Amino acid sequence: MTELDCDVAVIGAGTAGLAAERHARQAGARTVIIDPAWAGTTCALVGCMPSKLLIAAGGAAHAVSSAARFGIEATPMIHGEAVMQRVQRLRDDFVNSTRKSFDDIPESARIAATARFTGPNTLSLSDGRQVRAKAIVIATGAKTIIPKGFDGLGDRLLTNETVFDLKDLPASLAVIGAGPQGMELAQAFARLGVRVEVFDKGGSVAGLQGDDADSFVAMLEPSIPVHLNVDVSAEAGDEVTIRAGDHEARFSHVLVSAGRAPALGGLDLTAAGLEVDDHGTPLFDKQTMQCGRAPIFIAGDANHDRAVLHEATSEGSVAGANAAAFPDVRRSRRKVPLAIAFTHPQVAQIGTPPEGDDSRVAEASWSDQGRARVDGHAHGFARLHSDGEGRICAATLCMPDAEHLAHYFALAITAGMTAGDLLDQPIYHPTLEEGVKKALQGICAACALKVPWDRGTGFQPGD
Ligand SMILES: Cc1cc2nc3c(=O)[nH]c(=O)nc-3n(C[C@H](O)[C@H](O)[C@H](O)COP(=O)(O)OP(=O)(O)OC[C@H]3O[C@@H](n4cnc5c(N)ncnc54)[C@H](O)[C@@H]3O)c2cc1C
Ligand SMILES: NC(=O)c1ccc[n+]([C@@H]2O[C@H](COP(=O)([O-])OP(=O)(O)OC[C@H]3O[C@@H](n4cnc5c(N)ncnc54)[C@H](O)[C@@H]3O)[C@@H](O)[C@H]2O)c1
Repeated sequence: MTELDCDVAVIGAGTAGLAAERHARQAGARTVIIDPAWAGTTCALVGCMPSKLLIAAGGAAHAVSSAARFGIEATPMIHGEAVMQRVQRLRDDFVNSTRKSFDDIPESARIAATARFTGPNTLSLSDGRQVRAKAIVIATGAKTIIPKGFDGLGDRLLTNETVFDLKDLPASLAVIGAGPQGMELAQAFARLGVRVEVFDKGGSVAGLQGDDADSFVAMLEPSIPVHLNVDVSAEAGDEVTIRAGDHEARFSHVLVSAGRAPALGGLDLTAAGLEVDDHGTPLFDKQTMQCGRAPIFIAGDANHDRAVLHEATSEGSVAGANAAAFPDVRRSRRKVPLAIAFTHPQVAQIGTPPEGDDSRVAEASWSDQGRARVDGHAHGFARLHSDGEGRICAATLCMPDAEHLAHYFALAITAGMTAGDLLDQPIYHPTLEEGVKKALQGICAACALKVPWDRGTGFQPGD
């Protein structure tokens, strides 16, 4: 039985695992990184990038079909096969770039196998070898959840792992799950002329709840019916019949976007001696990525904390550096939480609202905002949360191009800026950013915080 001896073993060569291995190696550790597929990261292959490519195609079609409001009559001719070919061609380019990063890893450190714990410092590989490591990083990502009743739909069932490989657009699509994935893809396909309906057993849409969710749905094209709080069932036939309460409709395909669960099955966490939560995910320290006091670290979607790409990279870096330094682990300062759904309007959530009486809230709307009207998408809202001194703590944005303001607020929160500090910064005219001034002034008023004396307090026409 061959035994490999190393300082740090990383399980999973996705975004988090590659960052962990790189950071451990740069810290001088002898590393191995284990993955059965070496196919490319989830982001490039079946996640962020192909979904954004499809959204870009949907956006192009929508720009044509909605041009009449500018006095331009046009009907898009959508060639489904060409749309999917572009998605696949650029997706493959992105995958090839991630695969090039594999070449930076010494060949002897790259292992094609699955790994299973046999102890806190030992792994058994599917190729029969054993690994002994001073520390181990779990970076196995997450797996798409297929709810009961949807697993027997054969090739009519689509997930993020299959939908981007379609040769042509589906004739019609039921989307199960109204989270960011479901809403991004539902809108992209609808804009490309596919008949789409969305079904969710809960009431949240693209991460928004209650009235915010209702407002968001009202801003979507009426061609995307969203059925919330419904029990959904599917029956396969020539097509798939979807039943949700009294509603029944038939679709050529069903896209399941019902969440992703950490891919921890088969790792034998019991053998590693790890304490786990009710879902079987190891308990870990969010600043060190260490699981309890074990020589084991967990990063990326595998820990089910912040399942977005930039966090997989950061967590992987911390886990790798700390694994190399174990037992001298260092605490990292977590970034401000930031999540963006690339729907139209975009939805962004930044920071954490303060709890208790200290919290102040103010809102702004883009329904009558100058630049939003110019561009023909006058809708959207922002809600800002501050502490009692007007320091911005959190923001919810549901507006055109929210991704830009989302980064502005992430920076403001990190820097501890108040609404007054932000009003002291230049905001160009006419931009969508001007729309947020109302909420900043609202926070100033709610905190008795003075707007700087030498800055305007009114609004220009079109602000
Ligand atoms: C459709 C979709 C769209 C998304 N869009 C965005 C977006 O726009 N922006 C954003 O920030 N995030 C987005 N995300 C989330 C983002 O893709 C993930 O957060 C990120 O890719 C997670 O990286 P990871 O390294 O944790 O996992 P992965 O990249 O999945 O890597 C895990 C690796 O572990 C390997 N592995 C699993 N089990 C074992 C085992 N037992 N032994 C060895 N290896 C194993 C797998 O083969 C895989 O290579 C999206 C996700 C999806 C699904
Ligand atoms: N822009 C982005 O950053 C982006 C985009 C897509 C996906 N992602 C990531 O990918 C992962 C998966 O996204 P997601 O939207 O699938 O996950 P999610 O967990 O956010 O949403 C899943 C939705 O499916 C619903 N659901 C679950 N079971 C159901 C059932 N049986 N019937 C009907 N509805 C059901 C849930 O109520 C929930 O609203 C997440 O981690 C997310 O962060 C991120």
